[in-house]
Formats: sequence, structure tokens, C-alpha cells
Amino acid sequence: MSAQAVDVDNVVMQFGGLRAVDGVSLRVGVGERRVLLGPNGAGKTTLFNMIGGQLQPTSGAVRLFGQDVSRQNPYRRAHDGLARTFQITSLFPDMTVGENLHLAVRALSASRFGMIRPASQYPRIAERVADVLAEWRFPAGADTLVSNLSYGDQRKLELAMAVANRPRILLLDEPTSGLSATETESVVGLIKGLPEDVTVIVVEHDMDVAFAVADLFTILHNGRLVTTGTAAEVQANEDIQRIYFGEGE
Ligand SMILES: Nc1ncnc2c1ncn2[C@@H]1O[C@H](COP(=O)(O)OP(=O)(O)OP(=O)(O)O)[C@@H](O)[C@H]1O
Repeated sequence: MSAQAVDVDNVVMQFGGLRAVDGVSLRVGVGERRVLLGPNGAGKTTLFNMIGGQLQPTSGAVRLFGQDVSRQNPYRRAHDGLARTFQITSLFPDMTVGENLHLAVRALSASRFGMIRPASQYPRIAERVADVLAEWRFPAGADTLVSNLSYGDQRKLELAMAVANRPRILLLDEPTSGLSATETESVVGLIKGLPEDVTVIVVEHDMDVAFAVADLFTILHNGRLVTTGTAAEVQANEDIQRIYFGEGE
């Protein structure tokens, strides 16, 4: 009974004439922390979208805890314990911190219990929201409008919303992009503080962040998986240095 948390089996994503992901296989064990690395356009977000259900692979399969979910929609996968954050902020700016959290918790509760729910079930949602607020501490307070939060606190709120339903698998797409050094440090601390049994896959460009949050690194390039290795292996591999570190900066 050693099903992987995430088992991506030879997936292909074809966009017209472009093969954005080209036969990638990836296995991530329960409780593992994995970072996906690769230059812009490597296919990292497309791969995330196939794991999360925003895209269905052209071919190949995605299994979560041994179950083939390739044709399941994102809501079904969320219900089964998968949560994710996006590169671009996905909060409701005109609502408060507490209201955003409430919606995140309620969305999944609704799919669990049906859309029409007796009012008596709402206190359970409110309790969970209160717990998350206490745990994650938003100094500006639960009643602050999201549009008045710093960018760093907005990213933190997204993370809190993703974690609020106690996911078993968490996909984080560039969680520190656009953050200051202090904010980045804080998000790294939050990721490292997640419960040990939560499987976390992170797309990250910042190598310091990558090395801080994971033990294993998978490198993608031109839609293909180049290799998976430890920090030392990644740093010592000349192909990876050329592909990844040779670009940008
Ligand atoms: N919906 C789409 N339709 C057509 N092409 C797409 C679509 N989504 C992504 N692509 C293309 O697929 C390729 C891989 O994109 P993807 O966003 O997965 O890369 P990435 O590694 O996440 O890059 P970045 O680090 O810039 O976010 C790119 O060439 C991109 O332009």
C-alpha cells in the first residue's frame, strides 16, 4: 500500500501545434516536498493545471493516491484533498480577509454536503475560519478589505485559503513571486511549517526558496522532464546549469 500522492504518467498537453508538456512522468510520495524548476515556458504551470484538473491531458494519466483522476474536474479533486494557489492572485479584493476565508471553506463544505445546507451547519464553517485566522495571524485583522492588504499579506491569505480545508496535496505556483525579502522569508516559514503529511509541490524560480522548502527538485525544459535530483545533484549537473541558471538573471 505505497501509492504515491501524485503519480503523473507520461502526460502530454498539446495546444494546437505546440506540445507544452511532452511525455512527462513524475511521482511524488506522501508528505514529500518537491520543487519544479525550469525556465519560462518549460511547461511547469501546464503540468500543474493537469494535476489540479484545470486542464485534461491530451494523453497520459494523472493519479492521486493511486486513483486515476485524469478526467475529474478541479472541484472533485479539491474534494478529494487537493488544493492549489495560482501565479496570479485569485482573491476577492472587495471582500474582507475573513469573508475570503469563509468562501474558501464554504466552497468545499458545500460540495461535501450539497448546495442547500441548513443554517445550523454554518457555525462549523465559522469555527474553522476562526481557527485559521488565529493560526495564521493577519495583523491588519479579519475585517480588513483584501484590497487594503499588502501584497505579501495577500499571498499569505491565498496560502491560508488553500490550507483551510486541510488538503492532503498542495500545489503552490510561484508563492513568493513579487514579494520582498522579508515577505519571502515569512512565506518560506509558512510552507516549512505545514503539517508533515501534506504533500507539497512548488513551482519556484528563486533558488534560495527552492532549496529552503524542498529536498528533491525536478527540472523541466521545453515540456520535457530533464531530471530529478537533490540540491547537490542539481548544482553539480552542467546541463542543468546551462538550461536553467544560464538564462535570465
Ligand atoms: N492555454 C494555452 N494555450 C496555448 N499555449 C499555451 C497555453 N498555456 C501555456 N501555453 C504555452 O505552453 C508553454 C508552456 O507554458 P507554461 O505556462 O506551462 O510554462 P511555465 O514553465 O509555467 O512558464 P513560466 O515560468 O513563465 O510560468 C508556453 O510556450 C506557453 O506559451
